[in-house]
Amino acid sequence: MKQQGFSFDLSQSAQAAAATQCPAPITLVRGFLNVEQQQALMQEAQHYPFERPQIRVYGQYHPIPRSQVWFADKGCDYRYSNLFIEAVDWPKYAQRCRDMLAREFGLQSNGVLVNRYRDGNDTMGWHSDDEVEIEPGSDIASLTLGASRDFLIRHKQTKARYTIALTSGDLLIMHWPMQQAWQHSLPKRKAVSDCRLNYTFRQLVPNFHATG
Ligand SMILES: O=C(O)CCC(=O)C(=O)O
Ligand SMILES: [Fe+2]
Repeated sequence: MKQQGFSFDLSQSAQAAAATQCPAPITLVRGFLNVEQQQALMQEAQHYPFERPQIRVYGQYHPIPRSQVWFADKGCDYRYSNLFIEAVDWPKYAQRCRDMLAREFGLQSNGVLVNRYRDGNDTMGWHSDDEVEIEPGSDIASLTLGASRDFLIRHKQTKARYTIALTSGDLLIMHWPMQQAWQHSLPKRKAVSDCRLNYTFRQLVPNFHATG
């Protein structure tokens, strides 16, 4: 059964992507989630087991400048920024978004990394989502809720740089092989006082980290 409000206009997506003038292989769908869907997810996220793990940078341990949780199918543990993240079972609305992405775009995912940025001081540095356990050929879908933030994309060689302001309900699909040639980041924005949530739906090779 098709859920109400869970559809969008593709021409709108094409326009939005054109508006960014970013040549990276992305699709931007403004307002992919309606207000009701955004609220349901936001409420659900109040009960997520967010963590702020320590990572080692130049020999020193620091807590990451945001908090995160990884929901995934069994066997889909993830190594991210040298952290080994064990899969937690999918909550209801995150699972619904996963189903929508599969239905609307044929975008398969078996895990979602949820990042929570308390305000404009929380960030994500330059990186590519090119971890070894990511299924070759797969796309990554990023859903934003809450505060608007600038999302930066830069080419690894040319350093050409583009900014996309992501607002609540927006969907950004990063198509294969974007991660090979491009990096992205979420810089500090001191003026932002509200919380932002971001969900990146990913397809991992199952049991990649299984031993024996
Ligand atoms: O918060 C964002 O928009 C980006 C998140 C991201 O790049 C990631 O989770 O790998
Ligand atoms: Fe990323």
